Amino acid sequence: MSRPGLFITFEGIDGAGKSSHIEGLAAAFRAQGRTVTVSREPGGTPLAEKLRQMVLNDAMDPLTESLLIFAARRDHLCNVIEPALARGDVVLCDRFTDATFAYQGAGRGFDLMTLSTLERMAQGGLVPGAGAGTLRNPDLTVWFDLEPEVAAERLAGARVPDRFEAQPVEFFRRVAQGYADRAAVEPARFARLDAAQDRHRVWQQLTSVFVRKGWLSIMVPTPKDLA
Ligand SMILES: Nc1ncnc2c1ncn2[C@@H]1O[C@H](COP(=O)(O)OP(=O)(O)OP(=O)(O)O)[C@@H](O)[C@H]1O
Ligand SMILES: Cc1cn([C@H]2C[C@H](O)[C@@H](COP(=O)(O)O)O2)c(=O)[nH]c1=O
Repeated sequence: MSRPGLFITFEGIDGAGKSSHIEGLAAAFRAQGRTVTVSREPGGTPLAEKLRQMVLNDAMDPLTESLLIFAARRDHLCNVIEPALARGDVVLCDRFTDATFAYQGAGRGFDLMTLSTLERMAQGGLVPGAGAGTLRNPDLTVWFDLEPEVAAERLAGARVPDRFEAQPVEFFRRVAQGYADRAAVEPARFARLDAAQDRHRVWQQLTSVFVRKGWLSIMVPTPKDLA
């Protein structure tokens, strides 16, 4: 009997530490016999990665940005996420729709009702056996919560900033609040981590979430590249 797929997303402002932990968690699931698909948004397919480059680098208005992000998401869902879940994979995705509400909604001030309409269009009609009104949403969202000032220090000089990373700290304060708003509406779907802790303690927080859920059977030692 194959196990049902698990759709897990990582969220948080730029520099919160998501990318530092996603492969370690994938290894922990694989060590327990699960097949894992790791992906990211915007991106995850050849088409979505092309759209990612436009979103991250080309000037555009918030509606254009939102439409491209949801177009990328639809392609990613149809060609990567849904097939992986149907196989019973654990899907670990670095960002998903919560980022859209946080960045385009809270950060840019774009209309949340329009984002909800786009969310229904992009994520509807995909869940096997469920009606068109059922949206594909994560089973769990791990929110790496970090003060924007700390994130900015971590990213200072790290790389040439893209359109989002170049935003002022005040933008990321709005984005962080956007995540908090999403978590407040769906507390059962969110697991908040204190991302200001050192890497080892963030890893312990992360794995304990999955052990408490019974999705990982044991606490997992800190990966060597994190220690
Ligand atoms: N707990 C931590 N303490 C201190 N520095 C950290 C911690 N976690 C990650 N970092 C460092 O912060 C920077 C950003 O980390 P990472 O790329 O994992 O963040 P991210 O959330 O994926 O960012 P982005 O969304 O911009 O890709 C990296 O230089 C990383 O080494
Ligand atoms: C999914 C999604 C992402 N973004 C922004 C957030 C980040 O600044 C970039 C992605 O870069 P990362 O280094 O891979 O985190 O895109 C967004 O504004 N809206 C979204 O829906």
